[in-house]
Amino acid sequence: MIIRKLFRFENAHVVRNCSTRRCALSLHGHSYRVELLLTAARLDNAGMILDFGLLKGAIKELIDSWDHAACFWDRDDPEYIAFIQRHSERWVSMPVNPSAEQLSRVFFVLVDTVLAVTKFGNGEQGVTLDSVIVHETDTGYAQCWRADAFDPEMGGPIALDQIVFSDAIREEWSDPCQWTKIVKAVQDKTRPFRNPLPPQQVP
Ligand SMILES: Nc1nc2c(c(=O)[nH]1)N=C([C@H](O)[C@H](O)COP(=O)(O)OP(=O)(O)OP(=O)(O)O)CN2
Repeated sequence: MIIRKLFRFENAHVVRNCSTRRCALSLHGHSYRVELLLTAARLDNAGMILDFGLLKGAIKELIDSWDHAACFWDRDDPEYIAFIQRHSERWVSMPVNPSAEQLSRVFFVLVDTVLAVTKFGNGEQGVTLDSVIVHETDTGYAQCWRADAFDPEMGGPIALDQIVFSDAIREEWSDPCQWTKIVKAVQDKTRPFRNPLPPQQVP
């Protein structure tokens, strides 16, 4: 079975090397919609794969980092990067070009990582990220599966510590150090993040 949760944000970018001139050479924005598709073969104590509400903590906060922000490829022209950092306090630096395809890979890695360091407390079993869909416009989207996300041949690997959030973005998180803590938990192979337990259990 699959569940789907939708997130939205407004973001600006330039996608280098693409054939569409407007896209490659002009800073422009999109109203993105991101769909997370999660799968499991068993349901939790509430008859759910995973409570939708549990996706509104660190995962929502991290995806929302792209909202009203500019994102750029860390290999873009240093002058352009410096310009963005000077004129937009919200920016995200990524190790890949910000196409819909690469954004879907970035969100896959990011969400998969948060799930990997989270302890579930309501009988959730084998909750797995199936795929991530990034709608760049009403008419165009990219869908990323696990094999795409972790394939370095898809335009380069996505190392967690190469996704960099500006200070202004981190200051808006409930814990400004959350991404550093998540990256460390992955390195230490620990699961320090615990989902809140349900308020009551019917036997
Ligand atoms: N495969 C991809 N192709 C394009 C991407 C992309 O991320 N992946 N991105 C762009 C641009 O960002 C562009 O702004 C979006 O292109 P397009 O869909 O052509 O946008 P329109 O608003 O013109 O779409 P219509 O609905 O057809 O009017 C380019 N290509």
